[in-house]
Amino acid sequence: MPHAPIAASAGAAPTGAAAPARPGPLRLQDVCLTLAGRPLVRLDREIASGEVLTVMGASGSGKSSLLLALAGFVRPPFALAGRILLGARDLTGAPPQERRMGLMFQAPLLFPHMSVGENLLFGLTGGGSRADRRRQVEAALADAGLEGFADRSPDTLSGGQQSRVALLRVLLSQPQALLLDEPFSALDAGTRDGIRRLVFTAARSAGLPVVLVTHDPQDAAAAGGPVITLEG
Ligand SMILES: Nc1ncnc2c1ncn2[C@@H]1O[C@H](COP(=O)(O)OP(=O)(O)OP(=O)(O)O)[C@@H](O)[C@H]1O
Repeated sequence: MPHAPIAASAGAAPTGAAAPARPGPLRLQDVCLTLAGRPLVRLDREIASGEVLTVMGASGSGKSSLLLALAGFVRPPFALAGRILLGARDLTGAPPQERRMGLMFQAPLLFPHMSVGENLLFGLTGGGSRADRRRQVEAALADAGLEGFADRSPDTLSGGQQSRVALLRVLLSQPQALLLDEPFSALDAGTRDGIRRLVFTAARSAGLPVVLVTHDPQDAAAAGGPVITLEG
């Protein structure tokens, strides 16, 4: 099987599967997230394919709640009004599993009882034989500088290595958009630069619209896209 570089993994089809359509823009039309009936976040904008919208703002201003709402997790006392469109699909009211949005958090959240390879196989969508899927996982690991890590337990990896595995798992699930909640903040400065590059290059290459929540102005600068600040 051809080697699918990490930067293209999100758009790469697994062996035997039809190539997925490239994602369209993420359009947030008159979105209003309320908390106990009071407006918390208002947003009306379009995030183009490959563009990163950086969301900043004080603690408690609603950044994480906004991401969760976009991913389809809205529970009382929160409510969401407005429309969410991703490419040609209207996701308003769709359950999380139908949205095809890849989520990354500060903690990599790998399954501790599975090997690195099994974590990635879990994320891998599409068909193919077990051997093909295994080869795809190994190719993705090699692209991320983690050749030979498939049989390792996640708790034997450094924080940066775990983040790279978490990113691979998200990309192998062929998301149509990325929602990133402070994904770099637990990393040391050197590792952070590398993972940032990996994430933004992968998103650009696959044409994914990205919403990035961060407190770090350097993340916003590296993302290179528009920045909004929530008032809370
Ligand atoms: N389950 C909940 N029930 C009630 N209020 C909540 C709940 N979860 C969060 N909140 C409140 O919603 C508001 C927004 O919280 P959120 O976590 O989205 O802020 P944030 O901007 O991401 O903060 P931080 O930068 O500290 O992570 C806060 O006032 C918080 O206390």
